[in-house]
This record gives sequence, C-alpha cells and structure tokens, in this order.
Amino acid sequence: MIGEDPQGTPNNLMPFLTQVAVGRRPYLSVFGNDYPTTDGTGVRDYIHVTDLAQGHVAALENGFLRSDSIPPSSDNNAPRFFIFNLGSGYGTSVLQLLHALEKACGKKLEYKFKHALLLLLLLLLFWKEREDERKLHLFVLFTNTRVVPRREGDIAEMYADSTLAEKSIHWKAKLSVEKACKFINFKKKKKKKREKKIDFYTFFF
Ligand SMILES: O=c1ccn([C@@H]2O[C@H](COP(=O)(O)OP(=O)(O)O[C@H]3O[C@H](CO)[C@@H](O)[C@H](O)[C@H]3O)[C@@H](O)[C@H]2O)c(=O)[nH]1
Repeated sequence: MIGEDPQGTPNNLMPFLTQVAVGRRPYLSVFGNDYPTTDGTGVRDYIHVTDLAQGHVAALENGFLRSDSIPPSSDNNAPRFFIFNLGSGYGTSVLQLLHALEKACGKKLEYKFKHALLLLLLLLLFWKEREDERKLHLFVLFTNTRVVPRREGDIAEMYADSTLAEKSIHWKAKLSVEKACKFINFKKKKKKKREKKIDFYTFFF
C-alpha cells in the first residue's frame, strides 16, 4: 500500500523503497528476477492509502455495512458481509515501482539482486554439475548481474479485479502508481533510537 510507514524494518516493498528514497536504507534487495513477468520481478497491485480509505467510505455510504443491506440467505451460517476487492486493477512490477519512485523523488534508487557470496556458492555448485553453463555463470559474475533468490511463498503476479466495487459502491482508485508516488514526503525522518543499532536485515538480506 502506498503511504505506509511502519516502525522497524519493513517486510513489504513500498515502505522499504520509501526508506531507501529518504536515505534510511542503502538499497533494496529484489527478491527474484526470474518470474514469468514483464521484467522478471514480482508483480502486485498498489493503491494509495487515501483511495483505500475512500473505498471504505464508499461502502459505508452505500449501506454495505448494514446487515439489512445483505440479501437474506437460506443458510443461517452464511457470512453477513460483502467482499469487495479494492485495487488499481493493474499490476506493477518491483522495478516499475522503483522507477516510479525514482521519478517522484528525483534520484536514482539502488537495488541489488542479493549477495555476491550467494552467487559464488551457486557458481561453485554448478561448476562441476554443468560444464556447458560455466561460461554463462562466469559472465554473470563479471558483469555484476547478481543471482536472485525468490522470497519463499511469493507468487509471480497478483492484482485485483475491482469491477464489483465499481458497480456496487461506485468506487474506483483515482491515483495511478506514478501519481500516488508524488504524494510521498521524501524528507528524511530522524531515525528512532533502536534503529540506530546496526541493522542486520539491511546488511544480510
Ligand atoms: O524488500 C523487498 C520486499 C518485497 N519485494 C518484492 O516486492 C513484491 C511485493 O512484496 P510485498 O510488498 O511484501 O507484498 P506481497 O508479496 O503482496 O505480500 C503481502 O501481501 C500478502 C497477501 O496479500 C501477505 O500474505 C503478505 O504477508 C504481505 O507481505 C514481491 O514480489 C516481493 O518479492 C522485494 O523484492 N524486496
């Protein structure tokens, strides 16, 4: 979600990238560039926090949070709520998001495809196994294009179909990813005391 600023080390892409943009972290580690997506990186649906809030307001205004607005069901155990997907309706890859943020903050954001050490280990592993791939791996090493481990449990691509929200509560996300990024406050925030300690996540992951 565009607009979040959690405490500690963020697990999610947007807050992590924002912290790189304000100089709180040196670079982003990209978890995988071998997905079947436009540039090999994971694709997700990002919306601005204000769009998300307006989606909730739209549901309230259209009476969708009142139990009498829900059609009766013969099944007494049927859930008494509606589910609406609130999303932009299109996917954005990790690198596309990074570039949108670069545009918004006006500087280059560093990113890495994980460690050289890992690359070296993989190289040694493949060395004996696959004779014909040696050259390729050496090329990878020397051109500094890093091997990219995926994050466990991640899927390649996911984005919302918000058609039902559009029809039922007349809600549609207003801000594109590019526009939403422009609302970010890129002024460097003071680090909280406990974040001043060496950040092992940043250095090792
Ligand atoms: O430092 C990072 C963080 C994320 N990513 C990638 O960025 C994309 C988005 O990741 P993230 O922001 O974590 O969102 P999701 O992968 O959609 O995961 C979130 O959404 C899931 C379901 O909606 C929940 O299950 C997870 O807990 C929650 O983190 C993915 O391709 C990640 O691999 C990176 O490359 N580097």
